[in-house]
Amino acid sequence: MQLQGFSQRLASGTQTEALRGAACRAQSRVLPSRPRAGASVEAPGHNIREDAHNRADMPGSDAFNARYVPFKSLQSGNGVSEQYSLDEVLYRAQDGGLLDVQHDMEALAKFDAAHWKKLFDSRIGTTAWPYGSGVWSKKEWVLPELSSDDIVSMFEGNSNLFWAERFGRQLGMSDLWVKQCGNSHTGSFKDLGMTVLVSQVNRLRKIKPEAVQAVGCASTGDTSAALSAYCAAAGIPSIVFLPADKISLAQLVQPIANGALVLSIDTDFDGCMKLIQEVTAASPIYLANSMNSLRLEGQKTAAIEILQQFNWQVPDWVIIPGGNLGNIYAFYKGFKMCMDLGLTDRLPRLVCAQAQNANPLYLAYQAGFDNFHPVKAKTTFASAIQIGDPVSIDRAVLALRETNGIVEEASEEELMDAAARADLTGMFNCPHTGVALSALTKLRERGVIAPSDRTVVVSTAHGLKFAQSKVAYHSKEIEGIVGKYANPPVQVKESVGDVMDAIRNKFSSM
Ligand SMILES: Cc1ncc(COP(=O)(O)O)c(C=O)c1O
Ligand SMILES: N[C@@H](CCOP(=O)(O)O)C(=O)O
Repeated sequence: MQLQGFSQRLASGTQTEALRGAACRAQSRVLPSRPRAGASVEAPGHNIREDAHNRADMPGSDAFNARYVPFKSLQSGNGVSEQYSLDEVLYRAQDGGLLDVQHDMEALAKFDAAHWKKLFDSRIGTTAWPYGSGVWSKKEWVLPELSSDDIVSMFEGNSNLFWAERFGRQLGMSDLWVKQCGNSHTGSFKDLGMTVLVSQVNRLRKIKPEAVQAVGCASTGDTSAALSAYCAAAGIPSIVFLPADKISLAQLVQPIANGALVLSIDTDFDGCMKLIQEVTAASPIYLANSMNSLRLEGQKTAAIEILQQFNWQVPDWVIIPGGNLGNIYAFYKGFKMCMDLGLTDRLPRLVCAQAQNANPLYLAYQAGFDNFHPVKAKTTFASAIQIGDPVSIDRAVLALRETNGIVEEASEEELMDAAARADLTGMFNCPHTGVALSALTKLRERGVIAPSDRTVVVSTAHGLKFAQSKVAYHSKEIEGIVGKYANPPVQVKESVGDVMDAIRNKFSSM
């Protein structure tokens, strides 16, 4: 079992760790002591939280508010039938449907677009608590009523959006961009949602200590990493349900290191998701998956950030890999909010990219979204999206309908090739980004995306989390995959002649 293999590895590393421990202890004698996690950072004459209060640059938090409403009421446009305070512990509406966080748009609209742009721009690069975070720099649009003192943040967000000039040229494109959401604290976009959810939990534990004693999630590896890190930062117990042997080693070690209770369960992600819903319904364990609409409030800021990075110009296309399908809706929500508040004048077209081995949304799209049928997801290198029964299916369909969106799929060979091909232009893509890059390639080849269309590919995780599959690809060890872009290392003897031969073989002109 993966976990057993892992503990053996941990055991064999013990001696080295002991030596490192001694070195750290020696170092700690000379370094100044650090503040406790969760405590305010106090140096003589400086308190970052007080500082934040003093620098408050908006009307009091009571000027804006948000609440839970049934997601269905947004779809139907018939008005809101139920509403709940965000201080309630609940994840579904009375009829069992999903919830959504609805903001008081009238209150927000009292400030014009120029005001919001200026405010958000003024917070870029600041260390003022909590606005140095890309999520909390949009606090009024995220959780306006939460006290800054309750926020648990590692200044996530503000991720790089770069011009993929060389890869774009290879596809005949002049305006291709990659949003690096995986360049984040725990190596995926999940940090954006988790800072919001864990911050609200931090508040709930103060006002309702009995109701929230721990936080739990089902995960394919990234949600669990983010949950355990943010909980550890706040001193909140976390529990993660992982499908046994279905996540990468790098992902597995994250919640272990952050002190979560890690349950390796003999099922797939969909099985874990069912279990966590039952467990959280019957215990004071708070649900941290994106079924909980608080998560999406953080994730939507990546869309707002893209617009801000383009000086509020709307791209033509945004391509997002999809699994449990919360993120595609979060992006839609961010883009829609900017349009509704007059910061932009249109929505981009969204593309959801799925692995062919876990493609329920693609199949539903092919059938005109008339019927949705869950599938049994098969093994895929894009293991974080190996999901057959996505919780946010209705949210994804709305996002795609409203943006004239498209769903595309990628086979195992296509996704690994697309990631490797783009890596050769300087990226280091995870397989999920490979799915999105493959979708891009296909849409470009079919002429759906035009040469000059401004297109953003959302990279959702750091490639280093998936080193195992990338090594296998470059070693040409994957059955059924040729490895068109493989670049295996060359074994050479310790001899100048052999080294020079290897160089000449590669660069024949030298
Ligand atoms: C790396 C990565 N990419 C994409 C996704 C898909 O996001 P969503 O589940 O919100 O569709 C996930 C998680 O599911 C993920 O971990
Ligand atoms: N890829 C996810 C799957 C769960 O998604 P969530 O956004 O609903 O928590 C993971 O990393 O666990």
